Amino acid sequence: MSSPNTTGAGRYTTVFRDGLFDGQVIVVTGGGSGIGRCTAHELCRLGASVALIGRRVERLEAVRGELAVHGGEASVHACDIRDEDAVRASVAAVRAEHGRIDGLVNNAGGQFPAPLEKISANGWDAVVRTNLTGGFLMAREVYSQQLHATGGSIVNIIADIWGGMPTMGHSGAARAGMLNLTETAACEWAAAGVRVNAVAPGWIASSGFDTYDEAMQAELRRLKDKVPLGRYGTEAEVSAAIVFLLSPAAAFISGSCVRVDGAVPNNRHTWNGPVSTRSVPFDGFPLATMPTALREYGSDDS
Ligand SMILES: CCCCCCCCC/C=C/C(=O)SCCNC(=O)CCNC(=O)[C@H](O)C(C)(C)COP(=O)(O)OP(=O)(O)OC[C@H]1O[C@@H](n2cnc3c(N)ncnc32)[C@H](O)[C@@H]1OP(=O)(O)O
Ligand SMILES: NC(=O)C1=CN([C@@H]2O[C@H](COP(=O)(O)OP(=O)(O)OC[C@H]3O[C@@H](n4cnc5c(N)ncnc54)[C@H](OP(=O)(O)O)[C@@H]3O)[C@@H](O)[C@H]2O)C=CC1
Repeated sequence: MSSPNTTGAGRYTTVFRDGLFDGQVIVVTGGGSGIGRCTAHELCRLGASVALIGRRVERLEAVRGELAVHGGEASVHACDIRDEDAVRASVAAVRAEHGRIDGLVNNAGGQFPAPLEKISANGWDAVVRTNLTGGFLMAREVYSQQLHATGGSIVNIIADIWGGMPTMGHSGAARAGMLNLTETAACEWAAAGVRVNAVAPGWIASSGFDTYDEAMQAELRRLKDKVPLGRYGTEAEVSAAIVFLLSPAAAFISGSCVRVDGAVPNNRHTWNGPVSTRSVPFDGFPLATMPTALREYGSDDS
């Protein structure tokens, strides 16, 4: 399998049809790295313009530069999604620059590993505001400023929270809240023609892994043996689920959550069967766009 060439001569490889998002404007939070960056590439490949939101403007600008190589149009908006005024202003800026918004990928997020008893109130707040409040603010503003009038689609990125999220309890609680928010918004905003869904990535070999220290990374390498499909997921596989939910193929899907996790939550402790002895790739997809993470965690058979 080859890596999608996002910076060189090749265009992003996608299983979706050309022009699927022609003329659309999609906001991607956390678009400066990892899953958000990959999603921005795929959406631009399919004809969308993207608005990239994140705290570090230089990373957003770098992605805008990558997209421009193949004619992709992107705007850059430095914004901490926990800051209500900044979110309001950023969404207004997207509308001012692009004239419309058709969709939101609520992807920005993250956390630090810690047992519950070691999490300070500030640490809890920082993570809950990042993974729940920020997503709510983004969705509320995109809906209020645009989608209530025109319809559209929102995809909220959560995590593998099923049965708890040991060592990341603050994040698990916040993401569970985001799932419930997804379900509520799917009802409240349906009459306006707005669909709201979630994608729950499992262990994805993305730049996100690089934020963890060596002990955690060693633990993650060990955990690969718990994945029934025998490998980590790739950014591209998460992006494909996001793109599907944004697309007309999902026109009757709202309030749902698509798990992209190689069946990890189904690997029950009462089951002693083997996980796959080889990684099980889907050949149609390109591999993730962060070669550092790929080399280290081995999304391929190596
Ligand atoms: C094992 C198997 C698992 C197996 C499970 C593994 C599954 C992995 C699946 C998930 C993968 C991903 O999400 S990958 C994506 C990863 N990407 C990210 O996490 C990027 C975004 N993250 C962040 O920005 C930060 O983590 C986050 C804390 C949310 C926000 O940062 P801020 O700069 O706003 O926060 P700060 O001001 O630095 O700190 C606020 C408070 O949080 C505390 N805090 C911050 N980092 C801390 C830390 N490492 N340890 C303790 N406490 C910490 C500080 O001490 C402060 O509390 P006081 O000291 O009391 O004031
Ligand atoms: N990789 C994995 O295995 C999994 C990832 N996820 C989730 O998927 C999403 C993408 O993760 P991934 O690409 O792997 O990791 P990254 O760390 O590469 O991506 C996180 C992105 O969110 C942005 N971000 C974080 N906090 C804020 C904030 N307060 N305001 C604005 N932007 C913010 C970051 O940019 P900046 O720092 O510049 O603001 C960064 O671009 C995250 O929500 C992550 O938690 C869930 C499960 C598993």
